[in-house]
Amino acid sequence: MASLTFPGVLRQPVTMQRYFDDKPKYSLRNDKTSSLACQKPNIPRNLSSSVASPTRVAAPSLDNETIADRSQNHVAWTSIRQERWEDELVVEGEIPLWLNGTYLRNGPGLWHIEDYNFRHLFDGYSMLVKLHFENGRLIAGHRQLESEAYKAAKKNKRICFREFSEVPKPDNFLAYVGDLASLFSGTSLTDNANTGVVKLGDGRVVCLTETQKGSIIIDPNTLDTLGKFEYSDNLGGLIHSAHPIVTDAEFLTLLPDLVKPGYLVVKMKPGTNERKIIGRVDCRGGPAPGWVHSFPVTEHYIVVPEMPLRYCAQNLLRAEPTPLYKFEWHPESKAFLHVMCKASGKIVASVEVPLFVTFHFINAYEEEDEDGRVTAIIADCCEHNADTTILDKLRLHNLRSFNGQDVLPDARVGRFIIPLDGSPKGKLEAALDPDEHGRGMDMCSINPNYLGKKYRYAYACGAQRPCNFPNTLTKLDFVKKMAKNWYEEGAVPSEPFFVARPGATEEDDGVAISMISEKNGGGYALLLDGSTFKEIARARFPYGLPYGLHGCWVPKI
Ligand SMILES: CC(=O)/C=C/C=C(C)/C=C/C1=C(C)CCCC1(C)C
Ligand SMILES: CC(/C=C/C=O)=C\C=C\C=O
Ligand SMILES: [Fe+2]
Repeated sequence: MASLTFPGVLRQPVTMQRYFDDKPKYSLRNDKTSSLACQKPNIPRNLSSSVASPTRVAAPSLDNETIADRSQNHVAWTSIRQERWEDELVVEGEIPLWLNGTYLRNGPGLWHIEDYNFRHLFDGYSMLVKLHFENGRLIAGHRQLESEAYKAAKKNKRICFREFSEVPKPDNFLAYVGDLASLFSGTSLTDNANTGVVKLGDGRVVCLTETQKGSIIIDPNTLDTLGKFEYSDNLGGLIHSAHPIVTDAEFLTLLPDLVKPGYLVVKMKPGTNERKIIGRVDCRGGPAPGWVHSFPVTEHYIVVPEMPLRYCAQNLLRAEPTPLYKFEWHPESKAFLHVMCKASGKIVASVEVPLFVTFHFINAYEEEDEDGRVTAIIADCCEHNADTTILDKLRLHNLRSFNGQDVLPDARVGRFIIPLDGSPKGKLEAALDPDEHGRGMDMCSINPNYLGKKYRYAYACGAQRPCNFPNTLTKLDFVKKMAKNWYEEGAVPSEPFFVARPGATEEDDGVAISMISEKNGGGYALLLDGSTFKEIARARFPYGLPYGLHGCWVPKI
């Protein structure tokens, strides 16, 4: 591949060769001096011979797993080999000339330290991927996020902080922080911001996870870690929703209160680090608040979900993961949705709803009668049929041992209808027949111009069965109640992220960006037309990408 430069994009020509030659952070073979990589690289056969070396290796020996499992490892669940890389990609097809800016994607890219293997997808150390589009060309790169948790693990060759499922051995933590009491305090929580990345209204780009300390500012061009995003208020608490609602005007999020079960609803203005309280919701059931990975908003309201999958104080402190990790399923505590007025902080509705399990809300809007009065709130989510087993399916062992059996639990677009007339109960139904998307449903995006408004389309991952993980890209049409699906055998696609064409008047006028990890170890960036959902361009990476979670769009100004 030629050495290419984008004037104004990169400070100097950066070729793949140069990165490999100058910055070999970890050796490329089974080298004992390498702190992260431990196994012989598995080189995809179709890689160009000019590529100096692969940037990944198959994960090292896997806990509780057999050699047979290991031979089936998909690159999606295999740690990235090298800390950083960047180059221009050759594009097949055409990138629309209006698509100028950078798509950033965050996700867990490294699931082992030395010969210790993490157990859950969500444990991996954050790795950022960028796709920089400019005048039909594409520069790609990846970089490990330099969180405290990652740096400490690298230095000490072991986990030093509490991750989603992993807990450091007391002596690991003591060696690092040096105080037994803090192993059981917030100090021991990870800052491994591996879930998402958002662009604030003031231009700062922040990586996030569910711990508040895991809010880390990055440079969207170089992917450099710039430092912690410190909240300057005194709201306290340790955790928050991994998915704030971020617009140019504000940042809204939920802070679960584990002491007096409830949620603080807060907002932060661009240019500040200070969250201000909009209001508070007290839980109606259960010993603790429900997990709030995400929540939806309408133009005037914030919907606070109270899921019966609740945080569990004892599980937070356990040394070994439980089947539901830091959570507990409390069907007897029931499920509720609370609706808070954004302007006043008042609760305008609080309804019991059927039991549900969701990571991701898709969108919400206000339903009006003929006179323009708001009669109900509609809130859509990727709903796992009130079945918590999806959390276990995301264990790396399960992801890595696909043997052709159809083991992905069914999911659907769950549509909540929340009446605003004081009725005590809300409804939950499927927004379309789940067979339209193969009964797999997660990792969704919408046209951001329709956030909180009546909308017609969503983009997500669905399923072509048999599978053990969502393996299609799907465009959902809530008016026709139909889906258009993209599928390639053996592909593991990441969340299709919708970018609207500037000046567009149609909701689906734009592109959906995804990154595909392939069965043969390769990977590519994929652009689908937002309307026809047909491929318009793809650009192959010289290495296979680990699976990634959520992204954001940083437009070129
Ligand atoms: C990647 C993803 O979607 C979720 C990540 C969740 C994390 C890292 C959760 C971490 C937590 C702890 C380390 C202790 C406190 C509870 C909880 C927020 C689950
Ligand atoms: C990848 C995922 C669920 C897939 C289920 O079918 C959930 C990710 C959650 C974190 O962002
Ligand atoms: Fe998420």
